[in-house]
Amino acid sequence: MLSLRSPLSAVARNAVKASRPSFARSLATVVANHIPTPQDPNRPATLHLKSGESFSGKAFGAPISRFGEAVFSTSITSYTESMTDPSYRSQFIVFTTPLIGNYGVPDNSATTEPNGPPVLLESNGVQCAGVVVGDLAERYSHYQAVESLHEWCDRHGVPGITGVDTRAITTLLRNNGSTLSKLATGDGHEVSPSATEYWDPAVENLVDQVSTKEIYTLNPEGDVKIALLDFGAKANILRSLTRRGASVTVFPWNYDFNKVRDQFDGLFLSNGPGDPKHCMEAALVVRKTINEWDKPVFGICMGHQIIGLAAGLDAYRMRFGNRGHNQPVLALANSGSIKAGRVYVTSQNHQYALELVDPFPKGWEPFFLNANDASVEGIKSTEASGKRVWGVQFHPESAGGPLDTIHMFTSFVDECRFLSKAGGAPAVLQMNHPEAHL
Ligand SMILES: NC(=O)CC[C@H](N)C(=O)O
Repeated sequence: MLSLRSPLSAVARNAVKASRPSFARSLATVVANHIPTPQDPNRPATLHLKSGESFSGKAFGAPISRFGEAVFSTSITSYTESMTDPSYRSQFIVFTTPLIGNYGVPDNSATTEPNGPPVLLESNGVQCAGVVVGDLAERYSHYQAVESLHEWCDRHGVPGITGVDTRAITTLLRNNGSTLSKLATGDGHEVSPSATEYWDPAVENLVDQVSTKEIYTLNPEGDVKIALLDFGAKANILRSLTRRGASVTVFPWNYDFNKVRDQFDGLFLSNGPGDPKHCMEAALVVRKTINEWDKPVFGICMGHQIIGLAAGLDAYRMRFGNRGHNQPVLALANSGSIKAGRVYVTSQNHQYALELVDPFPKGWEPFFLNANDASVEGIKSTEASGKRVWGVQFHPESAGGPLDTIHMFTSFVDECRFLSKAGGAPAVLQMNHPEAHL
């Protein structure tokens, strides 16, 4: 640990003497950020899997025990965004990247977007049940960091375990599938729970826990009015709409949108946690909307699954799902900026997928397939249907991850805008605004 007598602090003191306060301030920040996180290195923890294996390591974050579902993510970066994504609710994220925490955690209220959601990350809290990392970085460094991963987890009541073999855990999760687990700290942490003690989050309607209870509008002056059904929306979905000039009114997941649809130019269905079949009520609302309304509808992840259920497709639980920022998807149809035959690299976080059936329901076609496992990555309404509905299983808005498909937001907002002004079908889809690439 750096002490006040360390050479770096001596430099900082000299800088103050030399009347260079701003230099001294930034140097002091660098010094502060390199002080190891105060944490008891001997606090043990154990991750128990319902399949029978236990992994012991060191605890960090909140000194509590929790049940949840262990899932693995291959993302190399953006642990802060993943952990605040409401779709990770009730899950233990096992990061396959060994070193996690090295750039700390920023101040979540330090957003610079006046018209966007009031958070820098993906929601206002840590949503996952806990984190499992190979090697927790006790020192961190980033110009926006204000605390360590350990401190952040502790503050939000989220336990973590480090010093475990995340390769071995991931191999088990790949072979056996996402597995019910207990992350245990404190007395008796090493005692495996009995099979009946494990809590299964799949039985709960997690969407109801994370969806907004109040209706609110972001960027009310926006020239195009988009309604969003909130299944647990990531903030970057809201940002990606408001940055393109849209006003976004956010409704609870089970709101009867058909009562108010005439006030809007488009409908967006967000991501969200858990089994989409808990949200059949929303699928029925969306089915009515699609049957009776010709304005654009766009859904991401859970939103895409809801569109699929509304279209008459079934959804199933995958073995280990897809979570990471390196998932390749093959486009099967042209639409807006998307070209059939191209592979796009995408950000994903899902456990469920729509069934691939042949033929697809009338009026619908597959839009994307996963190039690794051939699961359905997108569906769309056919040209002949006269509808404008798109659903994608991946996250075009990323945060984190690649921005290969971010233009889908531009296409959607432009389509809503075009229809709102012209009052009819567009001759050519408006897309590729050069300024709208983020
Ligand atoms: N990110 C999401 O919206 C995930 C959707 C759904 N909860 C799933 O796991 O498949």
